[in-house]
Formats: sequence, C-alpha cells, structure tokens
Amino acid sequence: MEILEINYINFRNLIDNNVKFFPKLNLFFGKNGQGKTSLLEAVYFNATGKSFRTTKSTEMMKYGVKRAGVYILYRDSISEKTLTVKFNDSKKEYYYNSKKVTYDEFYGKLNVVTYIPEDIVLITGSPSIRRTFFDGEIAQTNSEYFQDLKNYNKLLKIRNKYLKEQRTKEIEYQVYEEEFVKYGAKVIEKRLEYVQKISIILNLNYRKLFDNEKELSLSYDCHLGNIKKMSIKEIEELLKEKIKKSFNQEKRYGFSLCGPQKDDFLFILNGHEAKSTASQGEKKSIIFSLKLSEIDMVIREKKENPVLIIDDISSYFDSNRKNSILGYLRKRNIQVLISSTGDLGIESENFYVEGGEIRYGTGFEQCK
Ligand SMILES: Nc1ncnc2c1ncn2[C@@H]1O[C@H](COP(=O)(O)OP(=O)(O)OP(=O)(O)O)[C@@H](O)[C@H]1O
Repeated sequence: MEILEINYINFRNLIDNNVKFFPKLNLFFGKNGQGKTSLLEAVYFNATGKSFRTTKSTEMMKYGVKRAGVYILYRDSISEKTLTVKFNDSKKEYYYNSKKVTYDEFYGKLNVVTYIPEDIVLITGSPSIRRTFFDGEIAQTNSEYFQDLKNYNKLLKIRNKYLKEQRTKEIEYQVYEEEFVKYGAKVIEKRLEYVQKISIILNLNYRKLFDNEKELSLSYDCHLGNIKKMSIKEIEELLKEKIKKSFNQEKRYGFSLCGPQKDDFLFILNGHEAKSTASQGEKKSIIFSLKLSEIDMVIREKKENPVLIIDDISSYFDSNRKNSILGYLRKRNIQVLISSTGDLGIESENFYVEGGEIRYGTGFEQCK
C-alpha cells in the first residue's frame, strides 16, 4: 500500500493543505512544536479513525473551530482508493471511495503501523494497554476477530449489568451467559493463534536487527491457565468451569471476573519478563522489532505492504542503529513516513515543517 496524498482541514496546528507523498522514505523535519507529529497523527487518524495521542477527537480540531476533516488517496495492489473522516465535537463520519460507511466497514482498509515514543508503555504499562493494542492489531487484518471482539464486549457489558443488578436468575441472563462464553472463547483462541505466529517473527527481527545472542518471545498469559494446545471447545468448557467457580464472587463484586478482559501479553527476553528486567535500550529495540513484525503479519495476512509511521526517530536510537534500521526499511520497499528534528543522513524525500506548513524539498540548513 502506498499513500499518494493527504488533505486536511482544521487539523491541530496544520495549515489546511494537500501534501503528496513518495513511495519510499518520506522525511518530515523541522524544529520542535512545528506540526510534524500532527501531520503523522492526521495520516494515522485518517487510516484508522483513531489518534495515537488522544482518545478525544475534539483535541485534534484546530483550537476554536467546530469541525475538521482528513482525506487520503492511497493505492493498494488492486487500485487507487480514498478514505475520508469528517468530525466535530459530537460525531465522526467515515467515507470509503466517497461513499459513507460504518466504522466497521472503514477500519482495516488502509493498513498502517506506527512507532512513536509513547509505545514503550506497551512493555511498561498496564495489561489493558497491551490488550487494546493487540486487539487493534489482530482486528486490522482479521475482520472476523473485529466482529467477535465487538460482540464479546457488548455481552460483557450486559453480563456486568445483570450481575450488578442481581438479575442472574432471569432467563435472558442464561442466554447471554452462553453467548458470553462462546465469544469469549473465540477471542481467546484468535489472540493465542496471533501470538504464536507473531512470536516467531518477533524473535527473528530482534535477533537480526538488535542482538543475535538473545531470544525474544511474546506469550499469551491467559487467566484460564495453559491453553496452548486446546481446541475452541476445550477453551469454552474451561471458561464455563471458571465462571461456575467464581460465580458467587462475581455476584458479590457485581462484575465479571472471567473472560479475555482478564488476560495479558508478555514479552520474554532470554527467559525473563522484559517489563521488569530489560534495559531501556532493550525495551525500545523490542518495541521496534514488534512493529516490524506487525508489518510482516499484515503482509502475510493481507498480501499488502502496510505504511510505516515513525515519529521522532532521533529520540530512540543512536546514529549507527538508526542507519541500520533505515537502510533495512529502504530495502524492504515499504513506504515510510518519518519525523525528525534533523537530517537522517540517508536518501529520502524531504519535507520541511514550519508553523503548521509542510513544504516539499527544502534543505536541512533551515533546521539549524
Ligand atoms: N488542537 C490544536 N489546535 C492548534 N494547535 C495545536 C492543537 N493541538 C496542538 N497544537 C499545537 O501544535 C503544535 C505542533 O505540535 P506537534 O506535536 O505536531 O509538533 P512537532 O513538530 O511534532 O514537535 P516535536 O518535535 O517537539 O515533537 C504545538 O505547538 C501544539 O501546541
């Protein structure tokens, strides 16, 4: 996939514009606070309907305006396509090839992978951060998972409501519980399958780019115990069993204590959990390897190259490591959008960002 151009209106500090991108490395450089991240955020938001900086879309609207919008023209292996998101403080509208669509129909069309400074929380942060991240990743290439997860989350809310209101003797509750178990097991099974696939690629990428003396893996830490070799029926049975055992406690608490919302994803480096043992440098390298592995997963599942977005590359790696990563990305024929406060010392198409304006082809001397 390749983004050909983006148009934005009233997006953060960006001056309304149309920017054309190039197939390989696109570098957006400029001083701090000029709009580099805002441009990358606009691309990400246009592709996914979400921001990597905020959960409130109103924060992305230029101060003082009532509505904003982004439009992307991109090409996949078949044809050119467009995606548009229009939003205001109360709703978002999605368009695919100029036709209004639901979010379900919109999500996953244009695949993007991001690497931003805040990504380190994928290791250091809480399990819910990892669940949200991996759920999004799996859903990006697997629309069945997107639906299963949506159904499960709906059922979880309903089940919690019944538990809270002590209505578990009602007939409907039994029906909901059966569905809850069915979708819960589906979510767990698909997550496990994804983890098993990506873990192998993750280790290869980590060893190739960062440290071939170490072994890195990702494991799915399921609240049901070791489910690695289980069929979906066995997972369902185990979940049912677990619910039966915790039911009295669930009624007391008024919410579900079982289900995939209790699970976690663990990064294991040389046999130890990275969260508590890996160095800062190792954590950054693990996350970068994860992002490269996501690219490989998209290629594998969708037969399309995703677009890679890297915000502020200079803040992660020293120049040696940066050069080896960028050289590697160039060889892989992936479109990359990178922001930096200076020259990267590698062949790239350069854009200068100043005061919300993006200008193509200007020299690095302006940045000094
Ligand atoms: N909703 C908004 N409307 C207008 N301006 C905004 C809005 N949100 C943020 N800004 C401003 O936009 C400017 C650009 O921010 P951005 O994060 O894109 O900068 P940057 O070039 O990536 O900087 P850095 O190199 O420091 O990360 C900042 O000065 C910020 O205060």
